[in-house]
Amino acid sequence: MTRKELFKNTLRKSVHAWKLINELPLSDDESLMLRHFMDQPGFLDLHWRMFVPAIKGQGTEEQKQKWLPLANKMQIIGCYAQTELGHGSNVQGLETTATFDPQTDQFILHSPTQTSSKWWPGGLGKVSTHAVIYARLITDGKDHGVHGFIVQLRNMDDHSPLPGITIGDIGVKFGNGAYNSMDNGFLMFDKFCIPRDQMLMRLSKVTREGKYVPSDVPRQLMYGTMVSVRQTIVSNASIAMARAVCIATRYSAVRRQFGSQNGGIETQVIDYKTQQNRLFPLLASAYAFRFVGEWLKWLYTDVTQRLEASDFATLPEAHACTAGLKSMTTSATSDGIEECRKLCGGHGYLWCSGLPELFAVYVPACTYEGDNVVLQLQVARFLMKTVSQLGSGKAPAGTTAYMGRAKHLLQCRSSIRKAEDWLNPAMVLETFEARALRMAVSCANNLSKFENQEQGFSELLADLVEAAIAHCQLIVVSKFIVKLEGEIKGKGVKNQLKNLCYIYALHLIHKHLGDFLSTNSITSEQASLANHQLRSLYTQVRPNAVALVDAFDYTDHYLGSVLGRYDGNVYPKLFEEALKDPLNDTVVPDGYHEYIRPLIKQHLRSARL
Ligand SMILES: CCCCCCCC/C=C\CCCCCCCCC/C=C/C(=O)SCCNC(=O)CCNC(=O)[C@H](O)C(C)(C)COP(=O)(O)OP(=O)(O)OC[C@H]1O[C@@H](n2cnc3c(N)ncnc32)[C@H](O)[C@@H]1OP(=O)(O)O
Ligand SMILES: Cc1cc2nc3c(=O)[nH]c(=O)nc-3n(C[C@H](O)[C@H](O)[C@H](O)COP(=O)(O)OP(=O)(O)OC[C@H]3O[C@@H](n4cnc5c(N)ncnc54)[C@H](O)[C@@H]3O)c2cc1C
Repeated sequence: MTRKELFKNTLRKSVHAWKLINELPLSDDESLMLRHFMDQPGFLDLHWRMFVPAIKGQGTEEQKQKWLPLANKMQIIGCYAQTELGHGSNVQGLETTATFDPQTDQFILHSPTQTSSKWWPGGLGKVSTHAVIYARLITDGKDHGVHGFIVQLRNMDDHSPLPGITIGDIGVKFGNGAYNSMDNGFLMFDKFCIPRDQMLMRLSKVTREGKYVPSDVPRQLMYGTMVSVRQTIVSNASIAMARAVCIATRYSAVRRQFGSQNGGIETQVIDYKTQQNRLFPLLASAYAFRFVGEWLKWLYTDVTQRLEASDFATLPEAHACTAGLKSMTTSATSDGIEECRKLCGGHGYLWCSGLPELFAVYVPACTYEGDNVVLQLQVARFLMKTVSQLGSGKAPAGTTAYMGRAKHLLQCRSSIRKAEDWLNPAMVLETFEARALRMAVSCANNLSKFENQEQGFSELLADLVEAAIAHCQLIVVSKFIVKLEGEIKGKGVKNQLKNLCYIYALHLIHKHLGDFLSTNSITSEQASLANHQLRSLYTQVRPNAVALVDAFDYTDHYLGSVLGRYDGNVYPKLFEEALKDPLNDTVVPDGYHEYIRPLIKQHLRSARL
């Protein structure tokens, strides 16, 4: 499809989905499922995942009563317009202004520079009638920082932009299809007025007289919508990883290369240890991310209930966990999808393998809802704060509880003696805890050598990100182990999940061996025992690998991959797909008479001479 066709088709699908949700009707969970099967980014994502939650989280009761019924019936369509041309990560650096005018009781929204243009918001370019806009609030000449406002963008009769608003699509993005179904947009305000009651005032307020009343709760609650989406992105990472792994695993069982001495049957590529060493950790990651996603959902629900009761104690941890796990899982999944493409050899590069589009549509997850490095630095700040408070009497809790055992973890030596010890959950956990704590403490020690903490933080950014990743990996491993300790129906299933859990943990040890050795969390002998155990786990997973991806229960239609077909009938179907290509509509291609024939004839003529 052309961009225009793709966009229109996505509108068609979205509206059909909305109709089904209402007519059947579907529950929230079922609607989410429908979104997955629709399988295309579109304006509904931003309306339901960001616009509505922003009003719910930051609006007053009156604002919710006014706007939510309209939004819930989709009589208005909204998006989340925060990022600008000049600033995305640095939210405090946004330039759009919202100046209160006490004469008219309105805010005047203005884009003072080109870099202040809103740039990127999904659904903004062509669809949304409304947006939650983030702008600097100015009253009486004083800048109070960034706040949210509900703004109507387009005329409700003919969809034209309201006077004072310039709006459009930012253009084609990475890949063919992929995220191009979405109208990511730009927007400029030219002294555009909105009534005062359209500032989202649950946190801070502006009175009729123009007095600014600051929030009596943490101002970071304004970032709540991002926290909520980051949490869902972790579960989505598992879905995308599982999809790529399903394709690569099934195809690896079909594909044969080498291994036959005398014309006999060749080796299935899945039997090569190199293939297993690249594939099975990704299979394990798909499961690991699902379990940590379930746990994160619980954590998010818990913090939401606490916030409603004005208990803000766990907000920093919820922020660190959502930010860090969003970052870690999306980076691993993007890399994993690309690895799956390579695991499928040349055919993985074909569009009909399903992998190129999956990669193209997935990879911006490393950037949206917070650049992955910027988010790990938030985790690092949280860790540095936690380390600095050790010994102050305030015991670290939740995912940093292990830091409370700093004395032991800083000096303990791993008691792994034989390969099977690497299947001991306590020993594995302690290894990850020691590595994470030692990396964090080493950063904190290095930071303390700087007179200026911020300057030290800047200097140590790369080390801090590594310490943050180590902490996030510990969370994923520990939640996988907790899952195994819970009730799992069927001994066989439990055994398979156990194998995957230890593959996940041991492959991380192998991948980040430098960290584990340099922090003395393990010795090189213990590292080689881990490798030995890993190989043995691969052998145990091998007979069940296809069943473990069949368990994701993805239909062929959803997978959209010739290589990942359930029936394994890959080669005839590759031919079928090739023959569908428009280039094969004619035997002699368009352009033959114009370019190829004259070229060949010229050679023939010169040959005769
Ligand atoms: C064919 C295949 C198809 C596949 C289909 C897959 C199917 C998928 C199905 C469904 C998918 C649905 C997907 C969901 C929709 C996704 C749509 C994505 C659309 C994208 C939207 C966006 O990108 S919106 C814009 C997002 N922008 C950002 O994330 C900006 C990042 N920056 C920030 O968050 C902040 O600026 C930053 C945190 C970096 C710094 O903030 P700042 O105020 O400057 O703070 P700082 O001084 O550093 O810290 C102050 C203090 O506050 C703490 N803090 C910061 N943030 C938070 C927070 N959120 N909550 C709580 N506390 C916070 C911070 O830690 C500091 O604490 P202290 O150190 O002072 O204690
Ligand atoms: C597909 C897609 C959809 C989007 N949808 C929306 C939307 O609906 N609404 C919306 O408001 N926004 C949206 N965005 C914007 C998105 O949120 C931002 O692009 C994102 O937050 C990253 O910000 P940035 O582009 O400013 O990156 P930058 O911050 O400019 O990042 C550039 C580089 O600088 C590095 N960097 C930046 N700051 C630091 C630092 N402090 N320390 C170390 N390194 C740093 C980053 O790691 C990165 O490598 C979308 C983006 C994409 C790609």
